Amino acid sequence: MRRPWSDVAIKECGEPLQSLRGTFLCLEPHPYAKLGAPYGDQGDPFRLRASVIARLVRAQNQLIQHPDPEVGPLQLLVLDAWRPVSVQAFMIEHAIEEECGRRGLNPSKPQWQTALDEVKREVSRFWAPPSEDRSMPPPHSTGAAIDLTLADQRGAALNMGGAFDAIGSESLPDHHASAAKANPNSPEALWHQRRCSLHAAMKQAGFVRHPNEWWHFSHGDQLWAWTVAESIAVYGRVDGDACAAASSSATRSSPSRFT
Ligand SMILES: C[C@@H](N)C(=O)N[C@H](C)C(=O)O
Ligand SMILES: [Zn+2]
Repeated sequence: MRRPWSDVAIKECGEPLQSLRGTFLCLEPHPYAKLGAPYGDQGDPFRLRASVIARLVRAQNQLIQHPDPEVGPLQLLVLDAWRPVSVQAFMIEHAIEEECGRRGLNPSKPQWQTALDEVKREVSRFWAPPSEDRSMPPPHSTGAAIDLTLADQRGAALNMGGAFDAIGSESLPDHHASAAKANPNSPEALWHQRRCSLHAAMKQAGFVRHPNEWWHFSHGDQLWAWTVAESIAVYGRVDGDACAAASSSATRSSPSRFT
């Protein structure tokens, strides 16, 4: 499905990818690498464009000033960042399989075709097409998009009222808004407040949120340009650097799954 932002022009600024490790808490093991997603020798997913990282630092600093009512001081927990197109394609197939399993469908049976089409449509609301066309790259392949959540000071992920990557209405950012309004002391109110805190911290740092996902933010890509009415995006698809990945692995003391 073509997105309204796919027509935004891209003028690549050439900024390099840099590591998030050491500055931000990153989910380990990486959720897609754990599934066997094909990163090959393209390098670590926990990387973003340099200026996008600088903005993320601003978001983290803002969060520190707004403790959670239940768990106190907060930090960002990065779930995924740069993602090659090969992994985008793999994860869409995985999401379709999982969703078929959840609905009790056997996708290989012809009588399930309509139900399978419905699953594919639903998955495509949450996963961008794995397009090889450089004029409409999947957002994470630009190094300008990030999936993240809130964690407490010990690094434990907070309950946000919906699992990361869930295919369903609980992923919509305002899913709990009406329940929160009806009962300000409910769990839904806390989950809604947490989603709002994450959004507020990211927004003041210059990020926009995906319309269907409470955890997905970006700066400088096509979705960002379309949302803030900029005429061009500054980040296009960037491929992992096999040479950089190989040379950095030579200086690491322990082996990495991404090299
Ligand atoms: C589903 C999620 N992890 C994600 O990254 N979605 C966005 C929209 C994408 O596929 O780029
Ligand atoms: Zn995302």
